[in-house]
Amino acid sequence: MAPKVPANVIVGSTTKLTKVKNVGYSKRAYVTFLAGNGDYVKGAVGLAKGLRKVRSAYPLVVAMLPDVPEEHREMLRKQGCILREIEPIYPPESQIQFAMAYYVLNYSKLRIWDFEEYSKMVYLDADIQVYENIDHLFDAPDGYLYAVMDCFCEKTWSHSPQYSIGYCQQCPDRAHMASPPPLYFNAGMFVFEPSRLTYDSLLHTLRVTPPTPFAEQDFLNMFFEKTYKPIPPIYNLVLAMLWRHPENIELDKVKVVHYCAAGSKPWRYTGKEANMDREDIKILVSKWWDVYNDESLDYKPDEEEKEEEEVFSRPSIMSSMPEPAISYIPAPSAA
Ligand SMILES: O=c1ccn([C@@H]2O[C@H](COP(=O)(O)OP(=O)(O)O[C@H]3O[C@H](CO)[C@H](O)[C@H](O)[C@H]3O)[C@@H](O)[C@H]2O)c(=O)[nH]1
Ligand SMILES: O[C@H]1[C@H](O)[C@@H](O)[C@H](O)[C@@H](O)[C@H]1O
Repeated sequence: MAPKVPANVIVGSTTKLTKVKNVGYSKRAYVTFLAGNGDYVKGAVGLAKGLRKVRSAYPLVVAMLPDVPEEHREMLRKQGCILREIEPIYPPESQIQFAMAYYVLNYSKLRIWDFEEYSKMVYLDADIQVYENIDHLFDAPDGYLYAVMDCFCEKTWSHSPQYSIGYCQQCPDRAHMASPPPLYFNAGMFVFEPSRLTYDSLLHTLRVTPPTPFAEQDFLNMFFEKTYKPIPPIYNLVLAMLWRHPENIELDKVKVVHYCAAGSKPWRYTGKEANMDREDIKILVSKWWDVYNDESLDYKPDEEEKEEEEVFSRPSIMSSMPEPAISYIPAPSAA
């Protein structure tokens, strides 16, 4: 049997008409992370446009390291993003070699817990695109960290005991594991509440925690083990799910795609890497480019302000609308 995602986690929620965007007192926002002068800025720009396309009511904050060049910052400002420079965070220096070098910079992501001007945020990696509105995730009950369960089947997991025996939490019956690891989420997308208290505790705990291969992803899984609530994979399609666990995925219901598989970043895609020559991947890559290249999705401050006024003048109509519900993928049987 495939694992069941509790259906009572975030059902039937209302998106509140909170005044947002450009007015400085939104309590909710999406947040992404950007480091360096490479091409991830394209991902962040694409994400800002994608959120606009699905008419998200909340702005996109970019938590960026000081090494993001001014030219890239300007591109993001032009897309209506709110820029927040953050200082890097490193795990204890003497032990850095235990994390995969490529992932070490992701520890800096922990700074977003310090964004206390927001009451709730949805974190999205820059290599994620949102194809359907997910604003209802902000209405999930407080006190938990919501995220999608990862898959352990790709080579990147070869360091782990579960990989060596072929165990994956996506199909726990496939291989027996005497004491399976706790549920483990992919840290490319999660819903959380910024809090100075949590932030201090994260930083303090990090100082006494030896780094492990998936860097901050492993660390966050350990830290939030008791408060983690899984949400369906439609909120973060880790691409490997398409060839590892197709029975757990209904592609037409997917709202958020995470281009994390090797060779799948749309802006670097060549189709040559393993599994990249698939039709579904090609479609998802071209879908990303459609959003990125769509000039009608570029930020236009005047229009957005007009739209906000309209929204705020219609609360009574909106409040009579039925509440949007999250549709859950019934956990399919692997049999
Ligand atoms: O040069 C870089 C590299 C990474 N990033 C940011 O860091 C994120 C994570 O990097 P990748 O997308 O390359 O990595 P994966 O998707 O393979 O990483 C997965 O594992 C990581 C472990 O550290 C993180 O948890 C990450 O969120 C999770 O999706 C990017 O999306 C982007 O937001 C940059 O800005 N610049
Ligand atoms: O959590 C990991 C991580 O996101 C890797 O970068 C990705 O390649 C794996 O598929 C995933 O399981």
